[in-house]
Amino acid sequence: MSRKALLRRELLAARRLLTSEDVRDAAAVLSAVASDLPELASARTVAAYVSVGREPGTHVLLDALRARGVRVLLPVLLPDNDLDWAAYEGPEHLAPAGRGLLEPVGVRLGPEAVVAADVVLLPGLAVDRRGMRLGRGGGSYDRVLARLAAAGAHPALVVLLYDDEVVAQVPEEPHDHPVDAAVTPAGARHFAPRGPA
Ligand SMILES: Nc1nc2c(c(=O)[nH]1)N(C=O)[C@@H](CNc1ccc(C(=O)N[C@@H](CCC(=O)O)C(=O)O)cc1)CN2
Ligand SMILES: Nc1ncnc2c1ncn2[C@@H]1O[C@H](COP(=O)(O)OP(=O)(O)OP(=O)(O)O)[C@@H](O)[C@H]1O
Repeated sequence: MSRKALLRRELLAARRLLTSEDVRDAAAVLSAVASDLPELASARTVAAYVSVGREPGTHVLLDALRARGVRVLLPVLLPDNDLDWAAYEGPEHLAPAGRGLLEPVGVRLGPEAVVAADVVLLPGLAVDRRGMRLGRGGGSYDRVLARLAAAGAHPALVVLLYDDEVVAQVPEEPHDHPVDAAVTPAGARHFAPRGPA
């Protein structure tokens, strides 16, 4: 098993130990911490995701952003693991989809829609002190980050995690792009921008 796969398995096992109360409490704090991020305060379009299971909860945050008039885009998983996007129009416009996901039922805007985002909130399992992120392994967000780079778009990239998921080092591959910040219940942490290679 690869180092990424091993670390993923460990982190998912730790999440399985969280109670629904742990998840609910963390989600409320996460929403408050995220809402204080300057990047989000000035954002007009935010690409986010709908948390499921023991993932750091986004529902409170999605509703807070929408209530402020922010345009929130949500991912729709395509058969090849790429992501399409649709606007968040409230919890009643989400429906169960494959892989235990909840997805928006509205008009699909196409995979390129994400380049309009001022902030992208990413799911993940861990991030290290350089901002390298470990995802679920589908490569969906790797493709989003590659698409943003190709379009010359530079939204703030923010991963939502639990406190102990900020780790010393995440195994890195050439296709990985670092994120700018991590939000955990303990607070927000910004990573240093990369210098020249
Ligand atoms: N909430 C959420 N939405 C998201 C992602 C995510 O990580 N979290 N994604 C990030 O890329 C994309 C979907 N990618 C996914 C890739 C793999 C699995 C997965 O392995 N699911 C398990 C069952 C779910 C579980 O209990 O963990 C499976 O199919 O066996 C799910 C989503 C887009 N939407
Ligand atoms: N730009 C890309 N286009 C297509 N596939 C890609 C791209 N970048 C990475 N991949 C592929 O996606 C797979 C998963 O990569 P990796 O293990 O780094 O996922 P991850 O970053 O943990 O997950 P995610 O991006 O879904 O959050 C790999 O097989 C990788 O080759």
